[in-house]
Amino acid sequence: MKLRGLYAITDSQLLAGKFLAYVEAALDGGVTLLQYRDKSSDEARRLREAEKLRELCSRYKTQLIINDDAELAARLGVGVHLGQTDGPLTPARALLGSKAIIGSTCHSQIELAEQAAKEGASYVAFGRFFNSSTKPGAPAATLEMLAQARARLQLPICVIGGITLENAEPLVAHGADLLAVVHGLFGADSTQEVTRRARAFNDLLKISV
Ligand SMILES: Cc1ncc(COP(=O)(O)OP(=O)(O)O)c(N)n1
Ligand SMILES: Cc1nc(C(=O)O)sc1CCOP(=O)(O)O
Ligand SMILES: [Mg+2]
Repeated sequence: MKLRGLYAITDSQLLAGKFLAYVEAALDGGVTLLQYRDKSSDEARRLREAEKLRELCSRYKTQLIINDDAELAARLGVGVHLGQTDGPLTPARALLGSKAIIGSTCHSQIELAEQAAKEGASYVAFGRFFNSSTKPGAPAATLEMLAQARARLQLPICVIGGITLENAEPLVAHGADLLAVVHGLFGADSTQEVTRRARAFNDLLKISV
């Protein structure tokens, strides 16, 4: 399966009190990958929430990805996203198996992406492309770099950082396959608006759900 579409990422603060309702609303609008991103060290809560997401994702035929934690991903039998300081890809691939989806943060460096491809990544992520209130300190990436990456890489390319319905189109035009979004999807006033945004992101990628 070619990885292409909306990549919804959860945020524990933004989704406090409406976590499952908003995630389900996004899944209803169409989500290719859902990342569980929780930077806390509350392992029991992380396991509980990730299990609930796995159940929801299985109902909507969406792939669940765990941020940072290959051990938790292995325990649940789902994919993982690893940043440059989250541990090496090769042992994660050995742990999760050949079919698991494994993503790698490459900031704005195509060389990191080529290395990740050699080590078995399923997709590479570049960003941040716009100002992000979720991760303000992330290093910046450009459309020029994205176009070069598209020309050099065979792997699906994910883009992240401050993406909204208003600014996403040039990213798709420059070769992005996966639009990874927190605030531009979940920073909505209602579940109906989350679903509408998810559908609109899919429309940008010309994906019918
Ligand atoms: C799809 C996607 N791309 C990039 C990141 C960032 O990963 P990382 O640099 O490890 O930062 P944290 O998210 O762990 O704070 C991501 N999570 N997902
Ligand atoms: C988790 C993350 N990683 C980034 C990177 O550039 O590596 S930007 C980011 C935050 C994405 O959230 P939002 O869509 O709200 O900006
Ligand atoms: Mg990380």
